[in-house]
Amino acid sequence: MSKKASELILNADGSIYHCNIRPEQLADLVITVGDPDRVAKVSKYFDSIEFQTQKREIVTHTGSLNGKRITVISTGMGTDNIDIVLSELDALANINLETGEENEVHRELQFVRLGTSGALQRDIPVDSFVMSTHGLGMDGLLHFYEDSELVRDIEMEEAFFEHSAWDDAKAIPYIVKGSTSILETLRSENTFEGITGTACGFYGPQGRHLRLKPNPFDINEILSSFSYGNYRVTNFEMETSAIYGLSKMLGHEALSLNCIVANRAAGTFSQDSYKSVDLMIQYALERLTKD
Ligand SMILES: O=P(O)(O)O[C@H]1O[C@H](CO)[C@@H](O)[C@H]1O
Ligand SMILES: O=c1cc[nH]c(=O)[nH]1
Repeated sequence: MSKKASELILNADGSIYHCNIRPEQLADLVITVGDPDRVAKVSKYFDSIEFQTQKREIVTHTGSLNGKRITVISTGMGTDNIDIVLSELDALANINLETGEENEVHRELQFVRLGTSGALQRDIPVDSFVMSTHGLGMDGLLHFYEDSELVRDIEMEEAFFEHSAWDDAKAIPYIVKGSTSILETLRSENTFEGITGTACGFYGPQGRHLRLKPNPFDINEILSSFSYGNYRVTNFEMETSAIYGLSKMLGHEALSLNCIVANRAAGTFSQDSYKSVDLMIQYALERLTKD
């Protein structure tokens, strides 16, 4: 099925609308970060950089490290931006931009998010690294796509509804598992693992009380006391559930690794979060590019 100009939008140079990238400028291994300034903090470790662009908060560098081609791209904050970046990168990989037809051969991308996050468990200290076994989305994005139940963990979702007595004025939470193979690549004695809660905001939706009272006030306790099999909810951030959901629906692999900058149970914040994020970047690049 070909696409209308209003659906698959290209810039004058043939690049895709928001990301500003052409298909040949995208590597199969894609590192996503929220912060546009973090892109250069990743690519400074590359052996070479072949392509750089920026549009709005979406900064992209493509280069190579240890013989592996990598694209690093900033998404900005929130799952609304993930909808844009994942949809456009998948279009670059799997749609012929001239005809609008889906390519006959599927090109699989690997997405690795290198983000920052708040721990919900007291025993996960600031400056540690957490890998998301699952994304628990409270943002509602996946429900705007047909057949999302095919990639969601419906049993775990049901257990969470029962546990949380979820308020039906809010988006219904959804749960999607991350890539086991990338998780194994990144796993070590330096990493924690668990379910990551993806919130649709940083303050009320993550139980922060400045002038407005969050509802429910105890959202952090509701999440931190949920467990399912060997899994517990470890941390809060704002992108993972949508990355996992869209990746799986589009036939890609995705894993989220987050540096813990805040511990919500202990009420602490990292003394030097930029240094810890840099250590996470070096750790991930080494594991992703060395055999
Ligand atoms: O540091 P990044 O990757 O942006 O991730 C986290 O930081 C932002 C909030 O401060 C949100 O995007 C959250 O997910
Ligand atoms: O507490 C935190 C820290 C970083 N990012 C978040 O979304 N929450």
